[in-house]
Amino acid sequence: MRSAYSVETVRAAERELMARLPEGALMQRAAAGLAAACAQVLGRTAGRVYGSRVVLLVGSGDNGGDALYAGARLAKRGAGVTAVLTAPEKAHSGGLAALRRAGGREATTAEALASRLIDAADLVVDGIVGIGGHGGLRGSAAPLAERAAAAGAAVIAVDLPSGVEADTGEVRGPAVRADLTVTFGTHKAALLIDPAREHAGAVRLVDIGLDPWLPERPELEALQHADVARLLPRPGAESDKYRRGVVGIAAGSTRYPGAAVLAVAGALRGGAGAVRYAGPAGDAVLARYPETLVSDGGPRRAGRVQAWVVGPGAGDDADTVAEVLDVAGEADVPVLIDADGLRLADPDVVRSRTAPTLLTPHAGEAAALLGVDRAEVESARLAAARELAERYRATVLLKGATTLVAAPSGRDGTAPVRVNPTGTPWLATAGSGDVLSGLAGSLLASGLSARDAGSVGAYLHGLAARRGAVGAPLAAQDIASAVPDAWRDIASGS
Ligand SMILES: NC(=O)C1=CN([C@@H]2O[C@H](COP(=O)(O)OP(=O)(O)OC[C@H]3O[C@@H](n4cnc5c(N)ncnc54)[C@H](OP(=O)(O)O)[C@@H]3O)[C@@H](O)[C@H]2O)[C@@H](O)CC1
Ligand SMILES: [K+]
Repeated sequence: MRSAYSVETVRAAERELMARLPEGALMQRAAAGLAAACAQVLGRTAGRVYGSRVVLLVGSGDNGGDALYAGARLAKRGAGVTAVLTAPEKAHSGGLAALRRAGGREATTAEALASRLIDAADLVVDGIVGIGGHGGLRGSAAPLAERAAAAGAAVIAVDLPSGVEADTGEVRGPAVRADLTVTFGTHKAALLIDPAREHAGAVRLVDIGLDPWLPERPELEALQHADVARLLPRPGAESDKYRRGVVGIAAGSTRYPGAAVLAVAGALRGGAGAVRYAGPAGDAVLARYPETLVSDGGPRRAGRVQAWVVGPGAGDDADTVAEVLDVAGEADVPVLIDADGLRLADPDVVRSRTAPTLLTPHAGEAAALLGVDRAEVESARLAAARELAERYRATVLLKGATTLVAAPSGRDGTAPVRVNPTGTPWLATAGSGDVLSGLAGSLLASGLSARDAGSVGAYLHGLAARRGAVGAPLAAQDIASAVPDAWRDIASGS
């Protein structure tokens, strides 16, 4: 599991830890980890540390201090290190002294922008601002970041790419774009959630001994293979198809029969023992998947299921959405609502449900439910997912470059929001969401909670797209077909 904590929590843990360590020890741990990462990158870009050219962009806080101490370590190994100070009078004094002792140089922002210093660097280290930053880069920091991006040197961000919002992943103005971010103690939300995540590049976590002081429950978590392997449903020796769970799919319409086929395709690979289909696309479903139990009589007459999926390709069929909510309410079974279903479902009925509900909007659908612009959801995904979960008292899977799964608050607070790490741009293909709804619905039917079904479904779906796409576009059906491969990878730990 990869966890992210809020700035407030990180600062509290740092205070506890610092109180038990000699002055400056924590920053030295951070700087040592940072310098090691820099040396590794220089090994690749310049061949070696000795004789390489390193530029430090140094702000007015401790983030700049980390960069200065790391720069001093590199200078001791023979790198030519120049610190560009955005606010010379406020630069970290101990770090600056260490750099000077090691033979490093200094430049003002104006000097750096007027010369070829940054263009000629092998490595730029972004120590402008870390967890103390708010808003896009201000003053001379913005043109420095731009220059670094244009220079083509490798860029390593210290703790966070400067200019992003640590706790939300928003980017509200100019921000550094890094190839690698070396972060300390724990991940922060900005390193996991777009658009900030995209600015971070690869992320390396340096252990500074913070773990014992961090609370058990993080703000965010990203499942890894081993976590998903533990959650995957596994049939026991006693299982028959009914005990493994039956998922009901109420999807597709005469206009959009394909959505039904794709949702069924996902559901058949999601672990449920059987898939029932209730809707007008039964013939199309049977032609492709004869193993489906097709019913002509609508959701009410489809037979028992352990979870329903409703909405993909529903068009304007509000009656079916209402019927599924009714039937699922009577049987007290989970419901996954996707696509058109999100618009057609009665919010009051959703809110008053007692069994789990999983809503799976993309940014546009989430925006419509919240009554805001799509851009607002895309720029502040965490807030949007949390807000929807509270408004609907439902678990929300917000699809996108970083898919989020947020559960509503419960008696013991709010569970960490899950961030899916397996997403890939190949997932942006027609019908891909229909496959996900079937897949996650199937996981719900096999007994996973809405939060687990959503996050395991998104993980498998992303991995399947990566597996299926190897360098070429893929269709939604290919994603469904690659799910068993993804499942095997996870289960076998490969
Ligand atoms: N604490 C610890 O134990 C450890 C901490 N560590 C390190 O310390 C970092 C936190 O240091 P920090 O608290 O000094 O804040 P930091 O991120 O340097 O920024 C504050 C300065 O930035 C400025 N500024 C703000 N916004 C800005 C903007 N948009 N554009 C431009 N400038 C902006 C702001 O200026 P002001 O608003 O005051 O004018 C203020 O002067 C942390 O990320 C990690 O790297 C590690 O060594 C491990 C041990
Ligand atoms: K930084």
